[in-house]
Amino acid sequence: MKIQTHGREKPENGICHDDSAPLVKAKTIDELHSLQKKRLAPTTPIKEGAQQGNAAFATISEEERQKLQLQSIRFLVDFSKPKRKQFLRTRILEAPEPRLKNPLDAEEPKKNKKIIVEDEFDVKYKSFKKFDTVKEHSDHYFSIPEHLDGVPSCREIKYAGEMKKGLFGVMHYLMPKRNILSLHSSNNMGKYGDVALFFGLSGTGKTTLSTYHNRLLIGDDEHCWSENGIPNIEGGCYAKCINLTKEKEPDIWNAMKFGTGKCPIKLDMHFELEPFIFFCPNVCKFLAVLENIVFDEHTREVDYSDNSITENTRASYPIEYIPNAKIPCVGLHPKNVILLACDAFGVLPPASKLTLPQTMYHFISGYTALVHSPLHQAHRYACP
Ligand SMILES: Nc1ncnc2c1ncn2[C@@H]1O[C@H](COP(=O)(O)OP(=O)(O)O)[C@@H](O)[C@H]1O
Ligand SMILES: C=C(OP(=O)(O)O)C(=O)O
Repeated sequence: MKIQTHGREKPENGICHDDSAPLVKAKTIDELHSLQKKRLAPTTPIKEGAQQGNAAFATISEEERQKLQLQSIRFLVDFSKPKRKQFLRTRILEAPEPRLKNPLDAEEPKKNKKIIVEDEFDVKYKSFKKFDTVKEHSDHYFSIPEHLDGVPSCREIKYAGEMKKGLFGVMHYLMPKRNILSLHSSNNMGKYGDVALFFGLSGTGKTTLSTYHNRLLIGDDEHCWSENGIPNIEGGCYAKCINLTKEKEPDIWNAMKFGTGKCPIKLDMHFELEPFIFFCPNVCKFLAVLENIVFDEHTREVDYSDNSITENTRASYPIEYIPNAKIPCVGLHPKNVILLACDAFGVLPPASKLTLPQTMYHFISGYTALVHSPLHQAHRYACP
């Protein structure tokens, strides 16, 4: 269904407004939430003790809510306390032991076991002795249960993004407790210090638009918004590189090139060629990393147009490789907040200036026609 826009006067600034929908009468996030609770209230009665989405949130205590929140964050905890694992617990999770009880199960976790809350559907106890790194944990556990995704589980396609998104999930748990908002957004800054914040789900253009050469890049994906402004929490970028060209996205292209070309070790195969997955073993310098790209094994030339492994090919590089990066990656409160959406159905106008309630509505909706994470995409594209 298309929104009828004809008959309306074109605004002077050329921006198309669609005011046909009734205004959402909410001025604060709390008011918006309470409206949503009303709208989303189930028509069937909730069984006593059942915890079903928003309706349950409306009535439960803070303690219960926190338990539910724990269920939606996949996390791991070590009870055996060797030093390295202790580090994982205190530095990454900061979860005190009483919270570590399985919220769905009265049984206490056994010693020498870690608890993983996989998601709201599935809780498991596992021994982790065979895994050594956070990356391995995340590879193993941050997977979509087969019955949820509807496709067979495929592990051929790996993404560093699985780890970064996993830890971002942990930030979504930790930061709100400190009155800090963690945001899936990109940010950049104009020459007068004006910060623009771009919200948007995967593929809507956060990385591309924030890496605009006339503005300073604060970060392309994960930020926190505190009382003091907006710090990036990554220090690097994770750009899509399907169909990447030097002409279309020169800064991203050069960042990858810079990463490989700068390596002080003589790497005949890499110099002056396309960027290639590489971690320099001698200087431990982190170079640009390409994931799931197709390249010629002899020349090592990358074919960015090849989507035979996945449409979601990726490049990670340190943010310093973008010449206009703002170091340290911190900005003041944003002057403009832009919600990006990829609308394949022609429902949304190309650009709209939103009122505050509309902004809140679209923030919560997070509409996009795209699938929303490398993990989801890995599964979809790897298993057609
Ligand atoms: N006008 C445009 N704005 C933003 N992205 C565009 C545009 N045209 C094409 N693209 C492509 O769409 C994709 C946007 O991806 P990206 O910026 O990585 O999104 P995100 O960071 O939100 O996941 C890139 O592959 C980019 O080349
Ligand atoms: C890695 C991700 O970030 P983005 O695709 O927005 O770059 C993601 O959302 O899964």
